Amino acid sequence: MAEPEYDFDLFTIGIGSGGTRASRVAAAHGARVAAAEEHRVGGTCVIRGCVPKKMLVYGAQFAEDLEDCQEFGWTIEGKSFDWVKLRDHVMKDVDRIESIYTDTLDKHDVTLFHERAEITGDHEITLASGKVVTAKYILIATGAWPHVPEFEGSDHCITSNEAFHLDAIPRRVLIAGGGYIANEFAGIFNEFGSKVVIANRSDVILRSYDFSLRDRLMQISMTKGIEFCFHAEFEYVRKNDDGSFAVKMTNHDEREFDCVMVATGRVPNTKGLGLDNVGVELGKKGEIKVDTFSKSSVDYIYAVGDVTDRVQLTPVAIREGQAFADSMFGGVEPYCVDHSCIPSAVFSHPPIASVGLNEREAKDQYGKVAVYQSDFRPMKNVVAGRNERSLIKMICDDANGRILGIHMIGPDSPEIMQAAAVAVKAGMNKADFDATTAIHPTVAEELVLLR
Ligand SMILES: Cc1cc2nc3c(=O)[nH]c(=O)nc-3n(C[C@H](O)[C@H](O)[C@H](O)COP(=O)(O)OP(=O)(O)OC[C@H]3O[C@@H](n4cnc5c(N)ncnc54)[C@H](O)[C@@H]3O)c2cc1C
Ligand SMILES: NC(=O)c1ccc[n+]([C@@H]2O[C@H](COP(=O)([O-])OP(=O)(O)OC[C@H]3O[C@@H](n4cnc5c(N)ncnc54)[C@H](O)[C@@H]3O)[C@@H](O)[C@H]2O)c1
Repeated sequence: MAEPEYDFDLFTIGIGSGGTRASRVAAAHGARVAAAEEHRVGGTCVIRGCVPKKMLVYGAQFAEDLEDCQEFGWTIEGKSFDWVKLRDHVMKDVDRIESIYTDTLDKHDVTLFHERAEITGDHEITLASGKVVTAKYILIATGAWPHVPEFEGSDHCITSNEAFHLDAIPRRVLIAGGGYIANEFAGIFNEFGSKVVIANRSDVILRSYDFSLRDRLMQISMTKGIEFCFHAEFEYVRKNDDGSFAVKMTNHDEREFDCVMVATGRVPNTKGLGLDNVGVELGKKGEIKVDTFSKSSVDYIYAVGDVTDRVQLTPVAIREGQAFADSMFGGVEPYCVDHSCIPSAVFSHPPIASVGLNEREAKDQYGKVAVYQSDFRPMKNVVAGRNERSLIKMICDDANGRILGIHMIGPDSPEIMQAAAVAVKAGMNKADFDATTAIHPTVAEELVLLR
């Protein structure tokens, strides 16, 4: 029987990190590719995530640097901070990156529909304009969306989506959640002069990170003036006549804030996609269930990135998109992404970075482990009179010295960890680090001097 004719070989829904990579690579392999994006090309990472967030983190760091520089002999007179200038500058750069993404897709002859798409039948996609197209394969790369718990006045709250567009830096901010976004934005607002309160429903922040790093971040954050409220869940947020908000959380007295931000996780974006029209199976959080090759329960429908709720990080979405495109259209033996030992960072002030197992996980899995630690004040902090200590922790299998995890908090830790992650992923031992000569004087040299 002749194969049915489709308009495209691949239709990608969602042009964020995963969708862009998959579409571009599939087209480069010779596939006829179309894609739909309902908002802006680049998705969360480029438009309202990693990229603008990191730019704000850089902007915020100047608050400390301008203070510290005085101990290095500098006098800065009349310093002031202009939020609107930074915000608009960041957004201009976001526009620039969006246009680079669009050009790349264009150059690869990906047909891009700037509108919402929905699956309306077997191999059939209907666009918001009513146009219907067919495709041999469909890739869902629709990402995730902020989860806002239900409570009185939840509509008064912002999420990270809106945080990039504020008219002014709020004087008092409450951030609900104790994860990546809460801690990163707490640092940003605090450096810009806001009074920041983090409210979390448990008493643990950044649950997946090593406890020593979590404790250190909390201690440093509190020294900087960030307040933590634990066992706190929203009862209500009420708007006052002067535009501020009265916020009541469980176990805490009512307090006033000028901005309430919710950062309580992100849920997979699967609503209204028409997945039930074709029988795509979803998990408990609404995520698309996929096998190791990112194939859904429907043979011709695949999914990559946050929508599958495996690991919500940009480089992971990109790798999944690449593996999908190579495997389906690249004429290679199909391969899947290795989700083990993924390095990660929290761009707090100071940042945290980590690869491999934390001490708890290592003990649970390996029983006896050796822990090497360096707790030190970086030279720059000493000269600046900044009483802020860094921490590096290496966890090894006691039986053979293989490194199971490295964890670090302190200036530049994400930059340092990227290189260290290669060694951990490659299964190296502490002895390999010890055999490497230090680069002195650096913070990173602590990694090869651990005792
Ligand atoms: C504030 C913030 C900071 C972050 N910082 C980092 C970081 O520092 N490092 C890191 O690795 N990760 C970070 N992340 C996570 C990272 O952004 C995501 O993991 C990544 O963007 C996921 O990519 P994706 O392709 O799965 O989805 P997305 O990039 O979210 O793309 C999905 C796209 O699909 C579109 N879409 C959805 N439904 C439809 C539809 N029906 N039709 C058409 N289009 C549709 C959306 O508009 C969106 O553009 C951050 C996230 C946030 C929110
Ligand atoms: N640097 C980075 O790589 C980076 C930065 C930002 C976001 N991200 C990705 O985006 C994802 C989403 O970030 P996030 O910070 O929203 O989620 P998260 O999963 O990191 O943290 C969510 C936090 O909210 C708390 N929480 C959940 N429900 C709650 C409720 N009803 N009331 C109060 N607290 C509640 C949880 O206990 C947890 O501490 C992250 O998991 C991460 O994968 C990565």
